[in-house]
Amino acid sequence: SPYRHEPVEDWYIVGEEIGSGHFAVVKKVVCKRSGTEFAAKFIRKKRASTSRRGARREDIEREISILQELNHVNIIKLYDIFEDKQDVTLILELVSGGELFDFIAERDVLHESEATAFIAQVLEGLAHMHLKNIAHLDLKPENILLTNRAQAVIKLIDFGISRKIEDGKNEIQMLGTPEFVAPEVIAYEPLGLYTDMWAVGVITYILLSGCSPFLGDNKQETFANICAVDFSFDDEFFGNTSDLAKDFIRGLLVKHPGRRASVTDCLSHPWIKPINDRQKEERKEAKTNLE
Ligand SMILES: Nc1cc2c(nn1)-c1ccccc1CC2
Repeated sequence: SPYRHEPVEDWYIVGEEIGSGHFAVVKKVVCKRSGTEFAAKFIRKKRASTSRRGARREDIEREISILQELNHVNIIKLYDIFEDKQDVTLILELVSGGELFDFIAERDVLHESEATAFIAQVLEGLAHMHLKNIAHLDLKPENILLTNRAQAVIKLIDFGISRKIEDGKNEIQMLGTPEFVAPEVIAYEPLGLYTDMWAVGVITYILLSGCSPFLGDNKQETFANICAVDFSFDDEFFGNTSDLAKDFIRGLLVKHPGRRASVTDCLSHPWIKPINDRQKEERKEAKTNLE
């Protein structure tokens, strides 16, 4: 295979674990030659075809080819690939600002102007992917990292179940995290770029309120809430949220994929791109009320 067969340890000093993914563990590493820090994602290979452990070769190669096709400031970069008997190791751009998820947890909720700044960056990264007909399919706060707390550039990570979308071909078995999956995933109907847009609606709802729109006491309840598109903007959490923000979310939490807002629709939505001072004022008001 075209991947480097020398040991990762010949070229990198392997440090602490900073995360994990599908059959993978991610560690901070330092390049011995340049001193530059990276993230090394050690993906365990499936040994026997019957084994349930480890990632299948075609899944590893899909994640790699997708990462190699993407080149955008809001998407994690892939620099190198190593392979040995048990792992394929991706040398990735290191981001050390933690997960957007933790950022919300610490802050409880974000002011709308901060939320739009984050969501706009998620949309820019998605726009780059969707232009190439690539869907992430596992968008959730844990897969949105911050470079650092200061300028807070976001990076989308974990393309482990990401797919090229060819028309009507993409039915994949239930994947992703229940809280964020779209109705078509639960119904085993074709997935598409629109499946990511549902997740953007759920993520925005959580960013603004700290609560999850469809989360039930168990998976079944969550799925029922999703299929019924049963959510509301409870005044207790959304009393200070602008109508523009609610309109943005309502355009995404739409059951029919064809009627759901696209990434282009979102980037030109007034909540993301206010077209006049009135709309800017509307967002600001929401911000001041929250203080
Ligand atoms: N499943 C995961 C999980 C992670 C990452 N990638 N995939 C990652 C990539 C670059 C920098 C930092 C991380 C942290 C966790």
